Amino acid sequence: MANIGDYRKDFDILNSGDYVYFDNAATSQRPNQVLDAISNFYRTANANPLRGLYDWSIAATDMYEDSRRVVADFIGAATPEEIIFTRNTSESLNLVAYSYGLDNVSEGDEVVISVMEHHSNILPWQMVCRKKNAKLVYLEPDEEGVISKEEYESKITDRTKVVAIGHVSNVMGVTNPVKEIVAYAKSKGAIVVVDGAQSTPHMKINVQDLGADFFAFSGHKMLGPMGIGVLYGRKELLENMSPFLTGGEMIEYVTRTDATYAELPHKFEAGTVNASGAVGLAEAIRYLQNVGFEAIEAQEQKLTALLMEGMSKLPYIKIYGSKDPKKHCGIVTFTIDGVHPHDISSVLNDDHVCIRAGHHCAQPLMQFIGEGSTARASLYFYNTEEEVKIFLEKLAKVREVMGYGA
Ligand SMILES: Cc1ncc(COP(=O)(O)O)c(CN[C@@H]2CONC2=O)c1O
Repeated sequence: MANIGDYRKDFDILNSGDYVYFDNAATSQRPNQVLDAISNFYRTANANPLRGLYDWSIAATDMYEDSRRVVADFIGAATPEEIIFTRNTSESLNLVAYSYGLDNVSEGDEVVISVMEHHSNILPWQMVCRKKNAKLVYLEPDEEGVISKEEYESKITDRTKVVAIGHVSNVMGVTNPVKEIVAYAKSKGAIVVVDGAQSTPHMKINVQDLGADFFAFSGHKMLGPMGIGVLYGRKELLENMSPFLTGGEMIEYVTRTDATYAELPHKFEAGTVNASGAVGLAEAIRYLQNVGFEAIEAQEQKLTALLMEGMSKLPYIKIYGSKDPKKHCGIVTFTIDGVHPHDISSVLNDDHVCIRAGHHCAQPLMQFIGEGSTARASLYFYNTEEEVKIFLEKLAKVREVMGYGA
């Protein structure tokens, strides 16, 4: 059994200088195995997949569809046809809103989301409700970001057609009770879309166990390349949905006035697909499975505990979310009295420490917690205790650098 620290050698960027990368919730870094898999595709099987009748195109198609099978197994889909490759979580969530929401939400219906959602899981539903004259209902968490049973049972009703909920908040780090929300939503006749962008990199996902009707995530947050995302959808729902984007690859037959569409999953994959991205994502999945989510979770929880314990010694720092480091998924959002989050990030960057500052595409949540913006450190399994110590040492200097007393 490899030691968790043995994997860091695979990430050249992390070993190329003195940078401390604590912005993994925005995007992760990539191991050489993923970069080599992408390079290998272009060096040995690069052709436009799915339509060509020659060896390279057949090889590219095989690599693309093998990657789909890897993704389906990874998240417990019933069949690979339930896996749609998109560009990212944002596109996946828009696909559901446009192709399912507009056809199934009617005037007077309700769509339930939470105030903690990322804009990618708010704006598509604002669009649906505006176009269909339906009502958008917000679940509100407690101070630690927990959505209570009373809260979701009071707001998910017989008028609810869609519940769209983040699995893990990219600000609070809290894991929502998705399985319970799904069960209750189904008892009310609603379908559930789960935004898995911040959970899939950190924990074992089984979409059938969750009961999700749709599940979205991005390759770039889990060691994969940018530009490849996934939408899982229950086959019987996808089969009855209109295409989202139209054009090449996704048709059976086209006349001057009409067209019939390809079978799943190709109906939802218009144009030349991101075959190399899918191959890179499949390699990222194999890499994560080799590390193991138990080891990933243990390392993240150990580092988050060290981080929060050190930050708690600085009285001018406020941490958002749970006081329990085990309930942060590696995400620690904070403010420093008197210092704008952008200045926190800039001062830390002077010491080669990379964190995120801003609204994190979660402005309704910022309004809910009464902040315009916050700073956020987010860890992954390849970060180290030494990096946490460096972060804490540099963080303790920020106020001084900004002209405040220590
Ligand atoms: C919870 C959540 N949902 C959806 C998205 C959108 O993902 P894509 O950008 O891959 O479509 C993000 C991105 N997270 C942002 C991106 O940068 N920092 C963040 O926290 C997210 O954290």
